[in-house]
Amino acid sequence: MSTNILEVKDLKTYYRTRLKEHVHAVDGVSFTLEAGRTLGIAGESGCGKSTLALSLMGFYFPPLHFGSGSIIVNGTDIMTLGKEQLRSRVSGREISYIPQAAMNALNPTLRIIRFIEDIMKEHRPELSRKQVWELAVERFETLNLSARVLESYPNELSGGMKQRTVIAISTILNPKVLIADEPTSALDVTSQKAVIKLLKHLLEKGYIQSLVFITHELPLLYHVTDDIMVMYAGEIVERGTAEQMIFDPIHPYTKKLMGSIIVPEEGMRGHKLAAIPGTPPNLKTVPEGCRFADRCTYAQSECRQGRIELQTFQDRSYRCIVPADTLREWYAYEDE
Ligand SMILES: Nc1ncnc2c1ncn2[C@@H]1O[C@H](COP(=O)(O)OP(=O)(O)OP(=O)(O)O)[C@@H](O)[C@H]1O
Repeated sequence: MSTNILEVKDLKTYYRTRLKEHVHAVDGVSFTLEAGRTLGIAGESGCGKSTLALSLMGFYFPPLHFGSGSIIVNGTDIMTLGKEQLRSRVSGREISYIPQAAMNALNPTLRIIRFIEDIMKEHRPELSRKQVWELAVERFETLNLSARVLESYPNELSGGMKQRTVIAISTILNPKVLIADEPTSALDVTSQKAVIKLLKHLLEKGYIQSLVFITHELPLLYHVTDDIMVMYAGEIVERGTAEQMIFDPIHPYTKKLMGSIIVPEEGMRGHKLAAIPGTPPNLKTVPEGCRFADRCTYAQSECRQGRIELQTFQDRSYRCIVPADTLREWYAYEDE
């Protein structure tokens, strides 16, 4: 039987600007993630992916605020916990996060082992220094890092080693969910794939139980994650298996994202390469109706009326008023 390790229900979070305006960065997001699964989240810059990650971690520090909804991690709604409980019981243990550019954020004055010791002092105080060292050596070796790295300072490590070090530190407590937010430069597809491979290795070893990988390159997720969710203007606009999303996108935005690949992947050459004209809407005042309508080649007047709900068709979910089969016909005609 499948178990949901993460369940997010109608989550709304926003930034409050100095002018007291609200930026609705995560606006009614719902999804589940089962143990053992990997989920990719894709979308252009500014669609709310990083804010979703921060929100799932319970990192509500101004200007980011929780609005409503629930985030259930391994059976516990983290929004019912106090700050202290969240820090001691959830952060790092249940759910862990590798932010963008994490490798540049390592304190340069500390040897790597100190980062591990600090985490263990807080979460596993029963372990002796020797036990912490042994555990760290074992974990680092799993990630092809020698024990020598533990004695090094961050600036003594190469980019790739720093990357693996950050992964090792973020997963040292065997979190149930690991969220990795574009840990390498988007243009460097090869190293992004290498990172995902390492993360999947940790999943196979049982050090983490599920993985959420955030990227703005949808096609990068080909053969990489089990499922893919596409975000646009604070909302999920489509979800399906990686195979479905890449080879049979339904939502016009997903379709366009597939056509906007920067570096063609093996097996996907021949796709048209083009940026999507226009920009995502300003999330201070979200447009009525479909948020993608202004950039959608197929938009009709009904698209701009009322909220467009996420609908489920067979095993797919997508947020568009046009039936999936009609969209597929249009795409087939266009691709000819
Ligand atoms: N500190 C902030 N204050 C106000 N608005 C913010 C803040 N941080 C992000 N935003 C806004 O929230 C929205 C979502 O941004 P977010 O960074 O989550 O998107 P993203 O999809 O992760 O983009 P990227 O891939 O560039 O990180 C955007 O409109 C952005 O301008």
